[in-house]
Formats: sequence, C-alpha cells, structure tokens
Amino acid sequence: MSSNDQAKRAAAEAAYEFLIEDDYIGIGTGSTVNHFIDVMAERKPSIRACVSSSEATSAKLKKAGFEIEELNYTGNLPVYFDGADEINTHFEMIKGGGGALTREKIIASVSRRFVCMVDESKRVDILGNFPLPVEVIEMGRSAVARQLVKLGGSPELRPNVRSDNGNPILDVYNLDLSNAIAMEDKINAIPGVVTVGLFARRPADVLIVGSDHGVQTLTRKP
Ligand SMILES: O=C[C@H](O)[C@H](O)[C@H](O)COP(=O)(O)O
Repeated sequence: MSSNDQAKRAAAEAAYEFLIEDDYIGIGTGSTVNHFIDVMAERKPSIRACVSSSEATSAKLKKAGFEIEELNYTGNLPVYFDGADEINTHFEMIKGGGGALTREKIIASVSRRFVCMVDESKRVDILGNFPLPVEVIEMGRSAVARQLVKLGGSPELRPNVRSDNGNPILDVYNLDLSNAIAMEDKINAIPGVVTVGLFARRPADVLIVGSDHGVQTLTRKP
C-alpha cells in the first residue's frame, strides 16, 4: 500500500468511530470511501442499510454484504461519510473528481453530520487548485461554459465521461474561489447547471486527516 493509501486507510479507520449502528448511513464515492467500505466489511457493523452516492459505491457495498436503500425511502440520515478533492479551513470542499457530485450533494444535504475523510494533500488554505467539477445538462453544455468563462473560469469538458445521471461534466480551472459561498451561488444560478462541486453552503462537520504522522480529527466551529 502506498503511503498515500495508508493515510486514507488510517482516516477511514478513525472515521468508523462516527458510525451509528441500527440506522441508515450515507456513503460517498472514491478511493478514500473504498477504504472506509473495506473497514466496514472487516468490522461488520449492524446497520439498517446504506444510502450510496454512486453505482460504483453501491456495487462495492453489495459485494461486502451490505444492503442499499434509496434515499427516497429513508428520510434524513444521521451521518454521511465521504472524501473530498480539496478542503479548506472552513471545511468547505471541492468534490466531484470521481463524477459523483450530484448524488453526493443530495445526500450531504439531508445528513445531520458529514464526516469527511482525507489524506493531508487535500487540505488547502484557498480552494481552486483542483479544477472545479460542474455537472451540466447536455444541451446546455456550451451555454454554461460561456457563463463560466464570464466568471473567470476556464472550463474543459471531461472527455468520455458521463455521470451516473447520464450528464457531461465540465472541469473548471482558474476560478477565484476565495469566497466559495458566493461562487457556489453564482454557478448554481446558471441555467443548465445540474450541480457544482463546491460544497460551501453545506461544508463538512467533522474532518479526519490521515498522514504519515498519524490521524487528526477536527470539528468545524459554528
Ligand atoms: O466524485 C467523487 C467524490 O467527490 C470524491 O469524494 C472525491 O473525488 C475524492 O475522491 P478520492 O477519495 O478518491 O480522492
């Protein structure tokens, strides 16, 4: 296992402490979440079912023997576990590097606690080094891209990729995300945008950072 993978695994093990048994849990997408599912598979918690943010996560959870439930049938969730592409000191995030941003944002919005697991390379002072994913409706792709250019961004169509919802994804470089909430609102207001991968209106509540030196668990200050 690479040291990066060891850091993700360590964060996933620490995150497991936040799992609430005998209820539904939300599970995100990506390599860090995959470590979390491995930890779940080893420890076999008693849970009602998982609400999953992607087809890939659902497949891995099912293989590990966990039930999947649709969010439409669960109501609010006590806890959601996910990774991030970048996270700042306010626990605002860029997500969607794996294309799962829309389902992730919906699940995060109905979860009482968002536990974000990262390796330390994901921590930043200002978001934006990682290109910002924006899921769009196909027929509005160019129109949205032109609006993103007006906001100072350089959008690029993610080649040969569709989200689990069947939509294209634009990766936007060079945006000024020093005011992440304002930029999230501006991008959300563009007709044709399905979801922007900025999680500023709904930041994480708990941040677990794995590194060579150990694991740090941080709680967002209100
Ligand atoms: O769409 C993917 C998700 O937002 C992931 O949480 C994000 O890309 C981080 O993934 P990873 O844990 O593989 O770095």
